[in-house]
Amino acid sequence: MSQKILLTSTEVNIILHRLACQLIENHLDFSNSVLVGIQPRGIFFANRIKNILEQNYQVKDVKLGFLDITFFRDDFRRGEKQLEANKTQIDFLVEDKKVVFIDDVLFTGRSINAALTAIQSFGRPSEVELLVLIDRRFSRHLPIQPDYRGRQVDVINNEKVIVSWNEKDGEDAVYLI
Ligand SMILES: O=P(O)(O)OC[C@H]1O[C@H](OP(=O)(O)OP(=O)(O)O)[C@H](O)[C@@H]1O
Ligand SMILES: O=c1cc[nH]c(=O)[nH]1
Repeated sequence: MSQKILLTSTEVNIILHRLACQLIENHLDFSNSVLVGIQPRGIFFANRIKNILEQNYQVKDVKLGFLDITFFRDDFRRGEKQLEANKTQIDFLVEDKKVVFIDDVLFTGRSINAALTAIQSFGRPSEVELLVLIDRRFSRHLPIQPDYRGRQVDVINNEKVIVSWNEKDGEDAVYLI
């Protein structure tokens, strides 16, 4: 299987810092904002963003939760693939908060659609934004767009974008396979 590198570790690092700065522009001290990483792969990304906000930009105590969307997917009952649920861990209410969903790739938009349904169990956010590392252009099935994106890429349908995180996969990189 051939693979092409879309982003190196250095490029991923630069983008993470830029995205953190863009978040600060809109959310200031995060006193009314929370981050929610979408399981399974958005959690590594969300952890990184939280760490950068706190360690590099002195934002204090950024609230971060993890949201599993497995049972909220619109293909849940279709039995097309084996579903494996992950943990939802949100130790705060999102009522009247600005929620920032964080995921590695935005493709059809169906995962984020499921996340919008799933988050309702935790209250009514005042606003929901979306931050993704990779935005696959021209591939949406739903009217969902990111508010913050690392890189927009044109990818043909039988190709897949794979995001590797150092803590899980041994390196930070983005590949096209
Ligand atoms: O916009 P979408 O089409 O929903 O795709 C985006 C989702 O795909 C990936 O997850 P995963 O590989 O778990 O999901 P997939 O099997 O749907 O590709 C990725 O981590 C996003 O969550
Ligand atoms: O290219 C893609 C499409 C959906 N999900 C991914 O992780 N990569």
